[in-house]
Amino acid sequence: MQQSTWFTPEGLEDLLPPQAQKLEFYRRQLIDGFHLSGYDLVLPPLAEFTDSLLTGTARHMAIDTCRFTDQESGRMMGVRADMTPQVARIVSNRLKAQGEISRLCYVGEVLKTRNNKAKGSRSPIQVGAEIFGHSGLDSDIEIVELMLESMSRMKLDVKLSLGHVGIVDELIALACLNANQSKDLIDILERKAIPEFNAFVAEHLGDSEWAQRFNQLLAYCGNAQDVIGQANAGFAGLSSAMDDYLNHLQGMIDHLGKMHSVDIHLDLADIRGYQYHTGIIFAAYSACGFLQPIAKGGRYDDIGADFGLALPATGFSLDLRGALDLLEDTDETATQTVYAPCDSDVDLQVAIRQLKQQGIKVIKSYDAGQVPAGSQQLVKENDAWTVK
Ligand SMILES: N[C@@H](Cc1c[nH]c[nH+]1)C(=O)O
Repeated sequence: MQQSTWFTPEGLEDLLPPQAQKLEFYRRQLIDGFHLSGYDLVLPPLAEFTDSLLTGTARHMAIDTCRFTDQESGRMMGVRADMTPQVARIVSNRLKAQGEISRLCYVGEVLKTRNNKAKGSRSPIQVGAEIFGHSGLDSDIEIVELMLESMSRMKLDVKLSLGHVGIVDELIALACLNANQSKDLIDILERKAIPEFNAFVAEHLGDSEWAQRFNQLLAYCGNAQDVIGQANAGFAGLSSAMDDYLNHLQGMIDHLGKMHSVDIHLDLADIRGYQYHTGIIFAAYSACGFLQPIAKGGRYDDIGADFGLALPATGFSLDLRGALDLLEDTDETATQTVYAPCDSDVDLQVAIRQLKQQGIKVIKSYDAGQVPAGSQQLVKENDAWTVK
């Protein structure tokens, strides 16, 4: 059947000029920034055996992963839906001992089975950075600051949102909810379905002190300095783990407040989209009120356990394709452009090479009539090629 227009599947679009060039510009900005902070670039493969791709904490990714049979081995393979677990696999092979630190960054396309616009692009171009081997506040601070620095490299004005997966888990444990109840509650919180949350609390916790604490959890949302004060007053002393989590958040908020002028929001019940994370979580939102976070990440300790080395880890990633419309256009006119005739003159080739070495764009014109009016051209005068 003849088709006059060839469509690509929903959520899988071409990136055309000048958007593709713009993406490439910001990709370099980000990777150069990571490089300057000591992060080594890794490029994991697009597809892997599902055994390793969906191992351990990454098993939550199964539903998002496109799968097919490997014609070489007969084994099931999957196209990555997130690069972070791949990088964790790499590092667990690379780091041979606890206590070593590894800083890695990555860029690549990922693919998701479904096109859920509310959750972002189906084929993100993921750029991210991770620190493995350190479990304290310092590495979380380093990653959050790297995320903020990346936002300024993208010339974006952002707000920061913080949370902590451990606080939700600890409340669930302290309230002695069983495995099924815990699963249901996490599912409700992941969807932030408030009426369901209220019904759940009423059904399982009645009017106990734990019902009150879960209601407080939902209310701990707003300006970070205010909310951490309220959370300390409400939750400190419940357990030593809870105190550690609150202190961790307090340390992050104090440090950022001192060093950065960014607006910080804290939402203790917000665990939406954090699947394998175990500790502090963070996201950068556009200051102009973009609904999806531009970048997000968090702590995900022990992700490498299934590969034989349980490491503490923290990191962030972003979808460059999804953020593209928010980014300032790159100034293509800033690159000087010169047109050159198609001529096998050796001196012309030398002149072209020299211009390119100076960062000047040289376009061959097959037909002098097609050179845009007023543009610069290489012309031969007195036996020498000069730009006119
Ligand atoms: N890859 C995670 C974010 C992340 C990176 N590192 C840790 N967390 C995501 O896409 O949600």
